[in-house]
Amino acid sequence: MVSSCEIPLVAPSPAHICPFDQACSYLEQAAKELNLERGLLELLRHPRKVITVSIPVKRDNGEVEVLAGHRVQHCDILGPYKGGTRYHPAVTLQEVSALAMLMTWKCALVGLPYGGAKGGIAIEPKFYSVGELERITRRYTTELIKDIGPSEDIPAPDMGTSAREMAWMMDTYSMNVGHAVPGVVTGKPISIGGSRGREMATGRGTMIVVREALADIGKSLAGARVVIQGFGNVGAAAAILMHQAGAKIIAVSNADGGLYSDIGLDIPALKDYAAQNDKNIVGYPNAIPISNAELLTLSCDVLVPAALENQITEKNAHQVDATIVAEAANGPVTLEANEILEARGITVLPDILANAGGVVVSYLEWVQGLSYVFWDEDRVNREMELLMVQAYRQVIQQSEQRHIPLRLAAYTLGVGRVAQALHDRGLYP
Ligand SMILES: NC(=O)c1ccc[n+]([C@@H]2O[C@H](COP(=O)([O-])OP(=O)(O)OC[C@H]3O[C@@H](n4cnc5c(N)ncnc54)[C@H](O)[C@@H]3O)[C@@H](O)[C@H]2O)c1
Repeated sequence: MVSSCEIPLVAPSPAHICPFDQACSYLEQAAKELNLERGLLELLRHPRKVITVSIPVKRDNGEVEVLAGHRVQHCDILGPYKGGTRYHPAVTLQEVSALAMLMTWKCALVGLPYGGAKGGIAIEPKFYSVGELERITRRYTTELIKDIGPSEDIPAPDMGTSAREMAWMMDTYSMNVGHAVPGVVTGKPISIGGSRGREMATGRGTMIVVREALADIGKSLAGARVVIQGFGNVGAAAAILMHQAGAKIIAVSNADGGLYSDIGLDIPALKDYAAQNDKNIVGYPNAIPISNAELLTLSCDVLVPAALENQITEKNAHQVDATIVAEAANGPVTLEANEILEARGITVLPDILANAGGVVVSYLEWVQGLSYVFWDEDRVNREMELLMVQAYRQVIQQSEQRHIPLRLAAYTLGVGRVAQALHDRGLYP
């Protein structure tokens, strides 16, 4: 079979692990388990639309730089496309395509009426001024104007973006169509129709599934030793919520390095430190510095990779010393590493479940916006909790009924629902 990395739709990645191939492998495993016919599998492998745009930006020094921006729309069988917008130097079309596919299965798994999409620009945001980032975001949005919209494709924040970028996207879209369209993005500020609870949502979802998984083995978050890689939108929220639930967060890290404390880090103090130091945690006084590599092999109950993909590979999977690995990031465990962890009896809570809290609250934000009724944070958290616990239980049940690991169980549920919808809608024309 031709490697999906060779298909012309998706340009080659410099990384040795092809993220799109990896996403296709999981899809193929699920298709095999579900006995899907070959034609249907081919359909599900290919994104419906791949968009690459040039983004010329005038830098503050007057020079013009041209960036490449992508948006991949994988499948809209269940509803409008939905997916984040990533600003990170490692963004490639392959990576965006893989993440768009993951979004399709994730939305279907948690029962949302959405299809999967993803967008990204290969930049290191910290090397750009706020004004430059605003011009980049506005130009990127303008280039996508015909492809996004509240019924078409609804972007959200991801690595390197936040409510600020979503506000610029919403404003740019609205100015182009001539009236305010809050529903074009989610994860926007509350002042323009954002939902309460969205900022912490992905980390909250991770906390909920970890809590459930610990309960299933007779343990609790209270007193659990937790290690978190990444202290951004997702990692910091997961750290705060698990800390509040009584867990000992013994190590956290960001791109510059990590911190360890055997008695548990004071997460609120660390969060304040990061806020005062331009998101940096290195240099925080009450902890021992460690590297990211060391962090991933610390002995703990729960390891939460919440930064980048491909962090646990066949090289370090044998050294992982956790009972549960909760994939708060997308694709932090490679295919080979996943097999090693499963063979070692380590429970891997797969990304399409463990980080689905973000898209669940994005959906709740969209629903509130469409109905012009806005809920308090308790209501948002309650609705999200119901959907997350239900998805977790369904994955466990599927795993037990079919005697398959949790990742394959989650994929069979997500892929199976999309396949059923495709079957019911029929193939156009
Ligand atoms: N933001 C969301 O709502 C959301 C939803 C679902 C999934 N995710 C996934 O979660 C992950 C993190 O996203 P985020 O929104 O928190 O991003 P972010 O940019 O807010 O934070 C990323 C964190 O990872 C750290 N990091 C970057 N490179 C690293 C490296 N090489 N080693 C260790 N740490 C490193 C950064 O310093 C930062 O602390 C991504 O995989 C993203 O796709 C995010």
